[in-house]
Amino acid sequence: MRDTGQSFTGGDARALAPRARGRTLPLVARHLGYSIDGKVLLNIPDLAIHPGGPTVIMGPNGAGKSLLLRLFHGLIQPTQGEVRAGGQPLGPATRRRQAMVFQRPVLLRRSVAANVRFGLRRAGLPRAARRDRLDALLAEGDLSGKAGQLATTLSGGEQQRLAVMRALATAPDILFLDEPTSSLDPAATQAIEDLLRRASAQGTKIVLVTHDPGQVRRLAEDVVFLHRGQMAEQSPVDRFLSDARSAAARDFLSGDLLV
Ligand SMILES: Nc1ncnc2c1ncn2[C@@H]1O[C@H](COP(=O)(O)OP(=O)(O)OP(=O)(O)O)[C@@H](O)[C@H]1O
Repeated sequence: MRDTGQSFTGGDARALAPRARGRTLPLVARHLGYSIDGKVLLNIPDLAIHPGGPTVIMGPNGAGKSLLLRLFHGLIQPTQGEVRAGGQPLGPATRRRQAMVFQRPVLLRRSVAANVRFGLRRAGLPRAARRDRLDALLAEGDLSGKAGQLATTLSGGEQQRLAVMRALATAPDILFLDEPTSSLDPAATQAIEDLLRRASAQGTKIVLVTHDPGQVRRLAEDVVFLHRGQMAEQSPVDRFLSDARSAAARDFLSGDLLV
């Protein structure tokens, strides 16, 4: 599935208080299924995403990675089972604590600063605090010098940095990213990975879809491997890379064509 939008849901100012962070974890899928016209596209009996370092979701094309992210973020509803966030059913309150960045960012046709300001407003930050936070986010995204530039005239790498900063403006518990660097060069990829590492260190749970084993090595704490709509395994990254349990993951990592 190819996505072109960006979703990010803000909370109120109280929801940004540090003690409130992380309440929507773990994210748990129980008997989670998604079917269309009787065809089962995703079937995940049991999966938990815990607080901690980045979780990477891998698997061949069509494995169900985007569907899983969309179900986790409540963009589509399961046809079977449920997602629970911090023990609660996924709903408006828990979704407000999540943000999502897609492969190709769609930004407001307004300035770079206006895009981040939009995120800050959605987060419910008081006006006085917004200015400082805006400056900090622009600096962190290395976009201070482009604050007044029309966002849609940024390079692809700059647009994706802006999309990430706009999502992080809401201080989400969880940031989902669906192949955020697949059309970026190594330098732009590194810039995004640096932002994600920092966000992770500051307490945002990163859940990222990638096809790139190098990105798994650089970023992941644990890996969920999907194949044909099923979860083949969930493993700590070291074990996944050196001794994957599933034949599907081993074939994928060894470069064999998985069909
Ligand atoms: N709305 C839909 N109608 C019919 N089939 C769908 C729909 N959405 C997804 N699918 C199918 O579900 C399967 C999983 O799709 P999904 O986009 O989650 O795969 P993916 O693992 O993200 O793949 P890729 O790496 O190519 O992006 C695919 O076979 C896709 O064609």
